Amino acid sequence: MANNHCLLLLIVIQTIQKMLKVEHIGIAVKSLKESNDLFTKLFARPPYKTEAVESEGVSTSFFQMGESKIELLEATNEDSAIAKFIAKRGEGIHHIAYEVEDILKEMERLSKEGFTLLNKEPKKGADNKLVCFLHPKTTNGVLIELCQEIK
Ligand SMILES: CC[C@@H](C(=O)O)C(=O)SCCNC(=O)CCNC(=O)[C@H](O)C(C)(C)COP(=O)(O)OP(=O)(O)OC[C@H]1O[C@@H](n2cnc3c(N)ncnc32)[C@H](O)[C@@H]1OP(=O)(O)O
Ligand SMILES: [Co+2]
Repeated sequence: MANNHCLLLLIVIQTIQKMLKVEHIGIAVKSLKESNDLFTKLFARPPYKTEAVESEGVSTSFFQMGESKIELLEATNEDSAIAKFIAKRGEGIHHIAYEVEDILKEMERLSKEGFTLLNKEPKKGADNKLVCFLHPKTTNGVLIELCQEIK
């Protein structure tokens, strides 16, 4: 019986360790400057950083929200995922990002579970992270980003 409890505890710990927390929520905006002003009023504090990620065609800013963050994203070119999203759906929540401890392991696990990975190798994201996206068609219409801190 004691052994069964230990095994159960180990499984629970391993499951919790896979997706640690909501790292950030990504919001697609038309103007980073206007939205920075708006969210600064809303949260009563300014973004702690802004960063352009050329490979994704975005400019971003980050607001700390407890252990998580709000990431605002403005498109910097018309091929950007953010430009396409806004053209189709307008401004709003674009993705939810989970922090993971080992992105390669998580990518392998989720791929085996049948989720479609949008990049086969982790890529460099904003705020010192390696990232990978899951296709929203395989996740109930929600774009999921995995991110691992680069140490
Ligand atoms: C700053 C770096 C990084 C970070 O560190 O945090 C970021 O957050 S970058 C964020 C921007 N980058 C990405 O989103 C990369 C991953 N996204 C993609 O590869 C594509 O956007 C996509 C999800 C594969 C869609 O691309 P595509 O198929 O070319 O666009 P369509 O407009 O044709 O969409 C097809 C289909 O998917 C629906 N869709 C698109 N985006 C989303 C979304 N964010 N959430 C939910 N659903 C989405 C879109 O509406 C279409 O659906 P149907 O109309 O029903 O076919
Ligand atoms: Co993001």
